[in-house]
Amino acid sequence: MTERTFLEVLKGKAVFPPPVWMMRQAGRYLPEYRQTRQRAGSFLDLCYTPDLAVEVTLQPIRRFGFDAAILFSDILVVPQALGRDLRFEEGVGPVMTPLDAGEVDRLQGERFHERLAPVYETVRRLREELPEETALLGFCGAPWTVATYMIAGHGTPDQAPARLFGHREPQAMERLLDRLAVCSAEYLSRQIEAGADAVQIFDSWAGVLDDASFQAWCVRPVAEMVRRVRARHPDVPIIGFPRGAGAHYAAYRRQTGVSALGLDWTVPLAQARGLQREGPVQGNLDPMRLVAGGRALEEGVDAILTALGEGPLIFNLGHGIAQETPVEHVEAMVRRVRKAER
Ligand SMILES: Cc1c2[nH]c(c1CCC(=O)O)Cc1[nH]c(c(CCC(=O)O)c1C)Cc1[nH]c(c(CCC(=O)O)c1C)Cc1[nH]c(c(C)c1CCC(=O)O)C2
Repeated sequence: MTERTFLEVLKGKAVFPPPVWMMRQAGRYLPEYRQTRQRAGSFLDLCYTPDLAVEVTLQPIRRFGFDAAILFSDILVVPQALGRDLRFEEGVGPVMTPLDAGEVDRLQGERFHERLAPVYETVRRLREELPEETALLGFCGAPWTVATYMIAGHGTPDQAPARLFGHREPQAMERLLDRLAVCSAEYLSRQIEAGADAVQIFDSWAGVLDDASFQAWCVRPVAEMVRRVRARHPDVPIIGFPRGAGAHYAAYRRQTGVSALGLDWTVPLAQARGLQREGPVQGNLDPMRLVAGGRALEEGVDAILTALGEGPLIFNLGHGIAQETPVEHVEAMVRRVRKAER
């Protein structure tokens, strides 16, 4: 193999069976992750200790031989590097002090890269330790998704606090998203310079916005990020994952310029096929089919391979793997994708 298959597909080549990896592939469904996580103490200590972050990134590669490894970190290290407080509470998730409009212009940026240095170190070591054929994927959150946590101070089901903030304080929202776009593009560029082969932008809350807000808060800042990363690294593929974007998916690719589209599991396969005519797609198995296993899993895998196997496809879940997923079901999924025939 000359170039890593995963990268060839992101550049537009159709490969069958398709390369495969899973969002959140390092995580609590793996006993060895839970063990390392305990050793680290807190989740953030795990993210900021290169030895341990490298270890948990490699765990799913050793077990399942995925075609891509994704850097182990979190999207919220970016606001933390801008001086916002962050902790992860057991059973709750991320907790931050809610940002008010007056604080947007007082985000600190002087120590941004210094604070993120352990992440860059993790990427560097990963590229050294990974098998030659395994691609290394860097990532960050999209400005809108990161902003929803900064504004609410925690996860919320429909991001009402951030939507309200944006409608009441449109200028503060625009400045916040611009700032995050610039810093996040910088952050991705540094990951690439440390050894990431491709990057993914997670816009997990793209699906809660009206038409105008989707344009202003999702598309515009991500387009700016893509422009900035491309200016420095024209050949590095960028995957956009605007979860829940539905009817906006096609416009999202064209207007942001991302190289590949990550599809959530609600995207109809006929629509996915149409999107694939314009470039590579990634997805989109319902993570609950993977929890269920058996027929539900087999039918889900086969439907995706049948509908999308002909074009450039990266096989993935439609969102992160659930904690309760049996490891044997992941093995079964990988086996089924790898032995598929057309
Ligand atoms: C919204 C978001 C976050 N983080 C992320 C997103 C976007 C993708 C998505 O929608 O899932 C992205 C993320 N988070 C994590 C990764 C690592 C790489 C990977 O394996 O994909 C990635 C890519 C590790 C993590 N990030 C988190 C864990 C679990 C922490 C633990 O071990 O206790 C992991 C492995 C914690 C986290 N981090 C975040 C939340 C809401 C939570 C709590 C929910 C949960 O506990 O599952 C913020």
